[in-house]
Amino acid sequence: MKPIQTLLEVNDLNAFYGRAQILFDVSLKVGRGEVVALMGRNGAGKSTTMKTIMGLVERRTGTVRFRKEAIERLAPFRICQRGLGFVPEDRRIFTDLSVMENLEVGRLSERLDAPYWDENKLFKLFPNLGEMPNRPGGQMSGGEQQMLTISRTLMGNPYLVLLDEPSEGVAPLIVEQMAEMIVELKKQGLSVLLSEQNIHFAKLVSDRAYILENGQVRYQGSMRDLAADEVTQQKYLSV
Ligand SMILES: Nc1ncnc2c1ncn2[C@@H]1O[C@H](COP(=O)(O)OP(=O)(O)OP(=O)(O)O)[C@@H](O)[C@H]1O
Repeated sequence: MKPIQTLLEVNDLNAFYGRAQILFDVSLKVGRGEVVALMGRNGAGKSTTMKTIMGLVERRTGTVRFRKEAIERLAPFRICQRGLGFVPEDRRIFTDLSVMENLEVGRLSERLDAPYWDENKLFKLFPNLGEMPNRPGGQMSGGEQQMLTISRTLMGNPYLVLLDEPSEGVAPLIVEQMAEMIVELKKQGLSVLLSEQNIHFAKLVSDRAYILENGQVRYQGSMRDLAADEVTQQKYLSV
């Protein structure tokens, strides 16, 4: 078997909000074509880890390498340009712009070895969006807005996407669609780091998992092992 090529490598990340240290020596890796779950209860530090990788948290130490390049000193928009996409928890779509216009905002040029996305391909992935290309973002349901945020990020043709709790606060039917969508993204060759508290969702889509507690990595292993390990789940996750 060919070894998996490392796409994202985070080493000893420490991050602070003001004087409060939130992350403590967080290290993780995502390989090409992998879906990796970043798990942990509310407040464990999942979103902070993603924001720190994206350069959105000001005070930080540690290293972040993406496609072998050190990116920890780059501005967030430069990190996006390198092909690292971020879908934040709070779904920042443009509410006055239509679905198509929102997608247009995210469009970047094609990359040689990353999956290519355009509106037609995205509407196959999210048929609901294809039915409402002219609808203003503000008039969509939470689940539809979530799909639009993900689609807009994919328009940048990333190698890897950081997905912050895609299943949170959306209807059960949409959660199922989200899982199918992630499996499809993986099939297309995209790599994903998924923040998730819910083991039932994470185990449907992920190859490996890290668990955070109080800003520290407490567990890492294959998703198959974690799914069978009820003691660890009880200890660190809300099950
Ligand atoms: N802007 C901020 N200023 C100060 N503290 C913050 C800020 N954002 C988050 N925190 C704190 O950092 C810690 C980690 O929060 P974070 O949002 O990363 O957790 P999480 O695992 O993503 O959980 P959630 O599912 O609630 O988003 C929490 O204690 C939280 O209160």
